[in-house]
Amino acid sequence: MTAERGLRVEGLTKSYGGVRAVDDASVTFRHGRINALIGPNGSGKTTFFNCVTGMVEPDGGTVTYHGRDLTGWPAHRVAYAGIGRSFQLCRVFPRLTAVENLLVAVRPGSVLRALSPARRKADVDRALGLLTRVGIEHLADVEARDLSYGQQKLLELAGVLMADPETILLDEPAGGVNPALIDRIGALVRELNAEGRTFLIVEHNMDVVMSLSDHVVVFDRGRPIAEGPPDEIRADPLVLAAYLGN
Ligand SMILES: Nc1ncnc2c1ncn2[C@@H]1O[C@H](COP(=O)(O)OP(=O)(O)OP(=O)(O)O)[C@@H](O)[C@H]1O
Repeated sequence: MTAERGLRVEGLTKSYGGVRAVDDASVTFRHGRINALIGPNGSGKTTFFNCVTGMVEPDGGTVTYHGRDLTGWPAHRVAYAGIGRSFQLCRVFPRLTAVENLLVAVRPGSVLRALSPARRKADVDRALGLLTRVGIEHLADVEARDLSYGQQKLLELAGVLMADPETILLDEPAGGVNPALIDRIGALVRELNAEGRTFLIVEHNMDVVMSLSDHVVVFDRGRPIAEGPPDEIRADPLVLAAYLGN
């Protein structure tokens, strides 16, 4: 792996009023691996994700992907560059069926076209294939609002996969999900990673982080304070101090 491969963030900064949500953060993620981003509440993880994926414009710093500068790009361009993401509070269209949600996901901003009778069979086949992959194909015609929260998270993940991203950012994939579905999501992440997709996962469930990730980056007060393999991170005094609020 060269320094140019994958996602690299240099000196990223984003303030809200007097709060430096992300403060001069520089991180290089392990391309091809499962990376975790952890840290206490309010340490800037979601803001960092939002800056990387074009949901929020950073005040300073750069975001590069395979050496290409994506800083300040709108979200759809970041997605076209091969970076997909899910949200902390799962985002699906509640009144669309599971399969319709995926058809919309493949054509952002084009709900009518995605739902028209002329929609391409290939998209439908792909959507059904992905629902099968995440294990909810039997719910294809059920409206998203009638799915459990964990099933909605699986649907959201299938939606991310519709765009075939090379790198996937997941914001709290295990949050609010029952243990059986956490296991399924973990297994899916491993499978997708084995197929060559890079993951960057924000997660508070330490069992999930420690069992799933190859590389852990720890945020505190808007910037990384430690990074390394899970076993090292677990024993790092700086990390323990951050979590204990020292
Ligand atoms: N839109 C916003 N407006 C004002 N302040 C914000 C906004 N978004 C985030 N912040 C503030 O920025 C800081 C970092 O928040 P952020 O949500 O990025 O942290 P986090 O590590 O993702 O937290 P959590 O683990 O609780 O999700 C917090 O102090 C938060 O209150």
